[in-house]
Order: sequence, then structure tokens, then C-alpha cells
Amino acid sequence: MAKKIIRVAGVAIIDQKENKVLAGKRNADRLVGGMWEFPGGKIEKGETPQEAAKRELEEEFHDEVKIGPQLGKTVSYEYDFGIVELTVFFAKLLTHNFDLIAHSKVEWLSADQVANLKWVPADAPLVKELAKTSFKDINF
Ligand SMILES: Nc1nc2c([nH]c(=O)n2[C@H]2C[C@H](O)[C@@H](COP(=O)(O)OP(=O)(O)OP(=O)(O)O)O2)c(=O)[nH]1
Repeated sequence: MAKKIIRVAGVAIIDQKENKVLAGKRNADRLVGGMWEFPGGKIEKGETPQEAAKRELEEEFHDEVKIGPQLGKTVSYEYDFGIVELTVFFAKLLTHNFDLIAHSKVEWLSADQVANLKWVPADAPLVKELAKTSFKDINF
């Protein structure tokens, strides 16, 4: 049987003053738990990827974000449970609650630190792209 397609939207939250990006460590009991990811989740019916990303941030951190340009291209990655199609946007925080609901911790990283973490496998090409990005130069 063909594997199901799972459409996912995530955010690379950046702090343009500090030139840093936020990574979230998935709670250990979730699929691909314990690895680092772009906060976000599955796109629901009728939602744009941007709307999904905003909604997930409200659910996962109780925070509002402003969505900016896309990071790299949408990546497609085959897991045993399905094929994840992941679209990630740069985003800025409008609030700073950071209630940890789906994550055990978050970390702010400079571009040269992003490759040091163990990211969810699908994220590899996006992490590579991030490592080359000057976050200060992203336009919202
Ligand atoms: N959020 C997020 N998910 C990712 C990334 N990379 C990656 O392969 N995934 C996968 C893991 C999951 O199989 C899927 C996202 O599902 P999720 O479990 O985060 O989504 P959700 O919040 O809608 O979950 P749920 O209510 O169904 O538990 O995409 C990433 O960087 N961020």
C-alpha cells in the first residue's frame, strides 16, 4: 500500500537582534521523540501552511508569531509511518510565553551552532540552509 502523505508546517523562529534561531526538542513520548525540530505540526484541511504554522505555535507554546519567508524548499522524507512533506517559514515572536507543551526544551542557536544538534532526519536539508543564513537579513 502507498504510504500516507503527512503535510507539516514548521517555523524557524529568529531573534534578529541576537542573530539566533530557535530549535525545539520534541517530547520523548512523541514520534521521533527526543530529537530537535522546527516547532509546528500537521496542516489541517482547509488551512494554508502559514495558518497551520501560526495555529501550532499557539497550541505548543501559547505564543503568537509573525510568519515571514520560507526557509529553503519543501522537503519530502519517507519514514516507516508515512511520507512527511515539511514546509518551514522564518517567523518572529510577538509574545514570549514559551509554555513547553510539546517540547522538553528550546534553545537559541547561532547559524554556526545549528548543525551541532541531533535534528529529526527530514530536517537535514533545511538545517544546512539555516547554517548559511544571516538571520538579521530576513525581511518580514
Ligand atoms: N513539527 C515538526 N514536525 C516534523 C519536523 N520534521 C519532521 O520530520 N516532522 C514530522 C514529525 C511528525 O511525524 C510530523 C509532525 O507531526 P506532529 O506530531 O509534530 O504534529 P501535530 O502537532 O499536528 O501532532 P499530533 O497532534 O498528531 O500529535 O512531522 C519538524 O521539523 N517539525
